[in-house]
Amino acid sequence: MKLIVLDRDGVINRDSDAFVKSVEEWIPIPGSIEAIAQLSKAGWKVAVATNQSGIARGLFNGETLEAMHDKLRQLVNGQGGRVDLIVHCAHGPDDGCDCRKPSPGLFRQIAQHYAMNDLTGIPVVGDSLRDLTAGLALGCTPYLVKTGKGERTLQKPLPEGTQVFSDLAAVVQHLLQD
Ligand SMILES: O=P(O)(O)OC[C@@H](O)[C@H]1O[C@@H](OP(=O)(O)O)[C@@H](O)[C@@H](O)[C@@H]1O
Ligand SMILES: [Mg+2]
Ligand SMILES: [Zn+2]
Repeated sequence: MKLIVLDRDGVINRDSDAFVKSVEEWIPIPGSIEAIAQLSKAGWKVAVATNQSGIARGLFNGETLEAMHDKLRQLVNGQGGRVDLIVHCAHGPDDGCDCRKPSPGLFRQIAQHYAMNDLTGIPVVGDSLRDLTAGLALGCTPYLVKTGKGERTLQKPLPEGTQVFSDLAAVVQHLLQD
Protein backbone atom coordinates (compact mmCIF):
# COMPACT_ATOMS: atom_id res chain seq x y z
CA MET A 1 0.00 0.00 0.00
CA LYS A 2 1.22 3.47 -0.89
CA LEU A 3 0.98 4.93 2.62
CA ILE A 4 3.03 7.68 4.24
CA VAL A 5 3.06 8.89 7.85
CA LEU A 6 3.73 12.58 8.44
CA ASP A 7 4.58 14.39 11.64
CA ARG A 8 2.55 17.60 11.85
CA ASP A 9 4.29 20.52 13.58
CA GLY A 10 7.48 21.43 11.77
CA VAL A 11 6.67 19.24 8.75
CA ILE A 12 3.21 20.29 7.52
CA ASN A 13 2.88 23.55 9.43
CA ARG A 14 5.22 25.95 11.17
CA ASP A 15 6.18 24.81 14.67
CA SER A 16 6.68 27.04 17.70
CA ASP A 17 8.59 26.48 20.94
CA ALA A 18 5.53 28.12 22.48
CA PHE A 19 3.30 25.42 20.91
CA VAL A 20 0.78 25.89 18.11
CA LYS A 21 -2.23 26.83 20.24
CA SER A 22 -4.89 28.05 17.80
CA VAL A 23 -6.17 27.78 14.22
CA GLU A 24 -4.64 31.21 13.55
CA GLU A 25 -1.24 29.95 14.75
CA TRP A 26 -1.57 26.90 12.49
CA ILE A 27 0.24 28.13 9.35
CA PRO A 28 1.22 25.72 6.55
CA ILE A 29 4.89 25.49 5.59
CA PRO A 30 5.14 26.69 1.95
CA GLY A 31 4.72 23.77 -0.44
CA SER A 32 3.50 21.26 2.15
CA ILE A 33 -0.22 21.42 1.36
CA GLU A 34 0.51 21.06 -2.36
CA ALA A 35 2.89 18.16 -1.65
CA ILE A 36 0.26 16.28 0.38
CA ALA A 37 -2.30 16.84 -2.38
CA GLN A 38 0.19 15.65 -5.02
CA LEU A 39 0.82 12.43 -3.04
CA SER A 40 -2.86 11.65 -2.58
CA LYS A 41 -3.60 12.39 -6.25
CA ALA A 42 -0.85 9.87 -7.06
CA GLY A 43 -2.75 7.23 -5.05
CA TRP A 44 -0.98 7.54 -1.70
CA LYS A 45 -2.82 7.34 1.63
CA VAL A 46 -1.58 10.22 3.81
CA ALA A 47 -1.68 9.73 7.57
CA VAL A 48 -0.57 12.20 10.24
CA ALA A 49 0.81 11.21 13.66
CA THR A 50 1.27 14.11 16.08
CA ASN A 51 2.13 14.71 19.72
CA GLN A 52 -0.17 17.35 21.16
CA SER A 53 0.92 17.70 24.79
CA GLY A 54 -0.42 21.25 24.66
CA ILE A 55 -3.78 19.68 25.51
CA ALA A 56 -2.43 18.02 28.67
CA ARG A 57 -0.70 21.30 29.49
CA GLY A 58 -4.03 23.16 29.23
CA LEU A 59 -2.79 25.41 26.40
CA PHE A 60 -5.70 24.47 24.10
CA ASN A 61 -8.46 21.83 23.98
CA GLY A 62 -9.55 19.00 21.70
CA GLU A 63 -12.05 21.23 19.92
CA THR A 64 -9.29 23.66 18.92
CA LEU A 65 -7.10 20.77 17.79
CA GLU A 66 -9.95 19.47 15.61
CA ALA A 67 -10.40 22.97 14.13
CA MET A 68 -6.69 22.98 13.17
CA HIS A 69 -7.13 19.59 11.51
CA ASP A 70 -10.27 20.74 9.68
CA LYS A 71 -8.17 23.63 8.32
CA LEU A 72 -5.51 21.16 7.15
CA ARG A 73 -8.10 18.89 5.52
CA GLN A 74 -9.86 21.80 3.80
CA LEU A 75 -6.62 23.21 2.42
CA VAL A 76 -5.57 19.82 1.04
CA ASN A 77 -9.06 19.16 -0.36
CA GLY A 78 -8.86 22.56 -2.06
CA GLN A 79 -5.81 21.27 -3.93
CA GLY A 80 -7.67 18.12 -4.99
CA GLY A 81 -6.07 15.88 -2.37
CA ARG A 82 -7.08 14.22 0.88
CA VAL A 83 -5.63 13.64 4.35
CA ASP A 84 -6.78 10.10 5.07
CA LEU A 85 -6.12 9.76 8.82
CA ILE A 86 -4.91 11.95 11.69
CA VAL A 87 -3.98 10.38 15.02
CA HIS A 88 -2.67 12.32 18.00
CA CYS A 89 -1.39 11.90 21.53
CA ALA A 90 -2.98 14.44 23.89
CA HIS A 91 -0.94 13.32 26.90
CA GLY A 92 1.87 15.04 28.72
CA PRO A 93 5.49 13.87 29.14
CA ASP A 94 4.77 12.40 32.60
CA ASP A 95 1.53 10.57 31.75
CA GLY A 96 3.24 7.30 30.85
CA CYS A 97 1.05 6.66 27.80
CA ASP A 98 2.15 4.44 24.91
CA CYS A 99 1.11 6.91 22.23
CA ARG A 100 3.43 9.86 22.89
CA LYS A 101 6.24 9.71 20.34
CA PRO A 102 8.87 8.23 20.56
CA SER A 103 6.56 5.52 21.91
CA PRO A 104 5.04 3.55 19.00
CA GLY A 105 1.36 3.72 19.97
CA LEU A 106 0.26 6.17 17.25
CA PHE A 107 1.98 4.03 14.62
CA ARG A 108 0.30 0.91 15.96
CA GLN A 109 -3.04 2.73 15.63
CA ILE A 110 -2.19 3.56 12.00
CA ALA A 111 -1.18 -0.03 11.20
CA GLN A 112 -4.40 -1.30 12.80
CA HIS A 113 -6.50 1.26 10.86
CA TYR A 114 -5.12 -0.10 7.59
CA ALA A 115 -5.29 -3.75 8.76
CA MET A 116 -1.52 -4.03 8.52
CA ASN A 117 0.61 -6.07 10.98
CA ASP A 118 3.35 -3.45 10.82
CA LEU A 119 4.52 -0.50 8.70
CA THR A 120 7.57 -2.08 7.09
CA GLY A 121 8.89 0.19 4.33
CA ILE A 122 6.27 2.87 4.92
CA PRO A 123 7.93 6.33 4.88
CA VAL A 124 7.74 8.36 8.09
CA VAL A 125 8.59 12.06 7.70
CA GLY A 126 9.53 14.04 10.81
CA ASP A 127 11.48 17.02 12.09
CA SER A 128 12.34 15.39 15.43
CA LEU A 129 14.19 12.21 16.35
CA ARG A 130 11.16 10.97 18.26
CA ASP A 131 9.09 10.98 15.07
CA LEU A 132 11.57 8.65 13.37
CA THR A 133 12.09 6.44 16.44
CA ALA A 134 8.35 5.87 16.81
CA GLY A 135 7.98 4.95 13.13
CA LEU A 136 11.05 2.71 13.12
CA ALA A 137 9.46 0.64 15.90
CA LEU A 138 6.86 -0.45 13.31
CA GLY A 139 9.40 -0.79 10.49
CA CYS A 140 8.96 2.60 8.78
CA THR A 141 11.62 4.10 6.51
CA PRO A 142 12.83 7.34 8.12
CA TYR A 143 12.94 10.74 6.43
CA LEU A 144 14.09 13.88 8.23
CA VAL A 145 13.17 17.35 7.00
CA LYS A 146 15.13 20.50 7.87
CA THR A 147 12.02 22.55 8.58
CA GLY A 148 10.69 23.00 12.14
CA LYS A 149 13.16 21.44 14.57
CA GLY A 150 14.91 19.55 11.77
CA GLU A 151 18.11 21.61 11.76
CA ARG A 152 18.44 20.99 15.53
CA THR A 153 17.73 17.30 15.04
CA LEU A 154 20.47 17.13 12.40
CA GLN A 155 23.02 17.96 15.13
CA LYS A 156 22.30 14.59 16.78
CA PRO A 157 23.10 11.07 15.58
CA LEU A 158 20.34 9.91 13.22
CA PRO A 159 18.91 6.39 12.89
CA GLU A 160 20.74 4.35 10.24
CA GLY A 161 19.22 4.84 6.80
CA THR A 162 17.61 8.19 7.57
CA GLN A 163 17.31 10.26 4.41
CA VAL A 164 17.48 14.04 4.87
CA PHE A 165 15.56 16.54 2.72
CA SER A 166 15.02 20.29 2.91
CA ASP A 167 11.25 20.02 3.38
CA LEU A 168 8.19 17.84 2.77
CA ALA A 169 7.87 19.00 -0.83
CA ALA A 170 11.40 17.67 -1.53
CA VAL A 171 10.57 14.31 0.10
CA VAL A 172 7.44 14.01 -2.04
CA GLN A 173 9.34 14.93 -5.21
CA HIS A 174 11.80 12.14 -4.35
CA LEU A 175 9.05 9.58 -3.64
CA LEU A 176 7.11 10.38 -6.81
CA GLN A 177 10.12 10.31 -9.11
CA ASP A 178 10.43 6.49 -8.93
O1 LIG B 1 5.80 17.66 15.92
P1 LIG B 1 4.45 17.16 16.44
O2 LIG B 1 4.53 15.81 17.09
O3 LIG B 1 3.35 17.23 15.35
O4 LIG B 1 3.96 18.22 17.58
C1 LIG B 1 4.89 18.81 18.46
C2 LIG B 1 4.09 19.75 19.33
O5 LIG B 1 3.12 19.05 20.03
C3 LIG B 1 4.91 20.43 20.39
O6 LIG B 1 5.70 19.44 21.03
C4 LIG B 1 6.38 19.99 22.16
O7 LIG B 1 7.14 18.95 22.72
P2 LIG B 1 6.74 18.35 24.16
O8 LIG B 1 5.36 17.73 23.99
O9 LIG B 1 6.71 19.51 25.13
O10 LIG B 1 7.82 17.33 24.45
C5 LIG B 1 7.33 21.13 21.75
O11 LIG B 1 8.34 20.58 20.92
C6 LIG B 1 6.58 22.18 20.94
O12 LIG B 1 7.49 23.11 20.41
C7 LIG B 1 5.80 21.54 19.83
O13 LIG B 1 4.97 22.52 19.20
MG1 LIG C 1 7.32 17.96 14.70
ZN1 LIG D 1 -0.43 9.56 24.57
